[in-house]
Amino acid sequence: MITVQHLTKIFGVKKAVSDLSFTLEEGTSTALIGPNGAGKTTTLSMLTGLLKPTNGSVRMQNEQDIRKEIGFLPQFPNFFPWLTALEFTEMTAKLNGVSSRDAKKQSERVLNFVGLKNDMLKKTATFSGGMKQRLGIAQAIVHKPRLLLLDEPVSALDPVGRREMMNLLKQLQQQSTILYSTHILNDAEEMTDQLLFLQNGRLVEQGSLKDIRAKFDSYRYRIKFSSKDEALHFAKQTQLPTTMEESYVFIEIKDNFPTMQQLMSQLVVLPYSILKVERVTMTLEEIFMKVVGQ
Ligand SMILES: Nc1ncnc2c1ncn2[C@@H]1O[C@H](COP(=O)(O)OP(=O)(O)OP(=O)(O)O)[C@@H](O)[C@H]1O
Repeated sequence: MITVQHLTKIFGVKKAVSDLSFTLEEGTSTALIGPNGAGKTTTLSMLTGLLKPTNGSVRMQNEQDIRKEIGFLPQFPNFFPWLTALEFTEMTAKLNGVSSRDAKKQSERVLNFVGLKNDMLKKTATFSGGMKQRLGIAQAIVHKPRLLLLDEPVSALDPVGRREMMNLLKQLQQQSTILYSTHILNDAEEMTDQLLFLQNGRLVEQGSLKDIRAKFDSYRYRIKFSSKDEALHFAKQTQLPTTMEESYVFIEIKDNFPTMQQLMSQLVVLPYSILKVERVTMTLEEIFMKVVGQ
């Protein structure tokens, strides 16, 4: 649906985005992942047309002016505080080419969809962070865009707000193509067809979660001790390479070593209460760290 080729942005001497190439297939959801300063906002700004690339191109299938087909939620949206949610959404609808006749109806529909039915006549100044983010989604979808670009849609929210937003995004995923940036990798793990790993403006890895897991994932044992002291004691005395996290000890499995049996034979002779031993995969965050070599 959208093809990005060799996209590059240089600010003065700073190469914020360097030679990015990827495609977004119709109806899929893609997570743009990277730490602070990786180039996520710069990339999204170039896709929206707000920022001119220094080099490279962004092409949308069957479309002359891609901006009409894009809905955008900026990282720090500016909702005019003196407007009500309905007025703000209507204004955005009109700016995006919706006729005055339809703007109100469409605004009411999307505000209802994002769960602001009972708040649409309130001034945005009175909105909480979670309500503002939902309003941000409403203004992004009011003109029925084919592509949704969302800059850190969940990062600033508390766990409850994040859950609500993720549920909303999952519903949107069924009807649009989504590209969203995040540095909260658990969220990306939950909702994504494609992952783009950005580091220092470069795309260091891309693919489906399944493919990236197949390439980088490794299995580990996770042993839960009843205290941190016991975990530490075990980690010190075993010959196996370990990492620790609170009362957990992790042991990477390489070439099928150690087997569960080999591990258990070491554990059963210990004078500790071991609460759990299991074979686990890496989290997306750990895979990302592995990909970027940290
Ligand atoms: N207008 C600008 N002028 C100069 N440098 C800029 C400008 N905008 C961004 N940069 C630099 O480009 C790099 C990428 O910034 P960008 O905001 O795209 O990163 P990001 O991944 O979105 O980070 P964050 O997660 O903190 O929002 C950073 O080093 C930033 O300082």
